[in-house]
Amino acid sequence: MTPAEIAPKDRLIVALDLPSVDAAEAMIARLGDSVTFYKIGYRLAYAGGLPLVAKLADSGKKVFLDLKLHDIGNTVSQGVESITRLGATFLTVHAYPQTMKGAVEGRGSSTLKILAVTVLTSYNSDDLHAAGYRLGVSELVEARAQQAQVLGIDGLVSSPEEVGALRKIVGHQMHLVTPGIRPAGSATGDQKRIMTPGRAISAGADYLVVGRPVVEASDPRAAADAIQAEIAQALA
Ligand SMILES: O=c1ccn([C@@H]2O[C@H](COP(=O)(O)O)[C@@H](O)[C@H]2O)c(=O)[nH]1
Repeated sequence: MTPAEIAPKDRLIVALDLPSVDAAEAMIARLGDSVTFYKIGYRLAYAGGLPLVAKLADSGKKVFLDLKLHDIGNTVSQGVESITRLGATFLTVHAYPQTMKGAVEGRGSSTLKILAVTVLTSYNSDDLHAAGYRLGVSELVEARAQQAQVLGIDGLVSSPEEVGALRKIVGHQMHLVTPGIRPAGSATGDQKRIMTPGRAISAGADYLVVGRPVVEASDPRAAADAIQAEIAQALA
């Protein structure tokens, strides 16, 4: 699917960062037809949430499994091969060459799309240097995007700040998926590279990942509807 073919409503991915399957199912019910795409990450996956992947897929929703795998290539490959049977649309791995190569091997010809996490959106260049990296955020994101493209990765996770530069590198062949989304006035939390939904779409992001601004809102459905409206306006 090219970016132009993605339905506006499918561009919002709500992160189900909730403590239990019951809490996640209650949130899904509250959000109803406002949300078509959900992300399952550490919190829910380690609280018994993996069976929810098939359940959501069977109900017509899409699932982004955000497990951010990183291990020796053989282990990543075998893990991804198991994950191909769960019914997810997207799976994340960290953008290290051996990891990405293993993930592409494990994905094989299945419909699962592998997204490489370039640099976490809670990091700035000082954080990278403190972790021992020589490159700053934009240089590392771009270097990893080039490696991901060569290795056959399907998409990239970055902040919306890097999307313009990434498009020039990967064109429209890869999905650009952006967390670090904050509607105007919402709390930043631990995110450091952020943008509003409308600005992220205008910058060229294909998908926006939003967690706390929706699931911790007093009215999650109203929060999701407001983001959907901002996305639609930016695309109009
Ligand atoms: O670079 C990354 C990669 C993944 N995430 C995940 O996205 C959501 C964002 O949640 P918010 O509450 O909207 O901050 C969360 O599940 C992260 O694990 C990311 O933020 N940055």
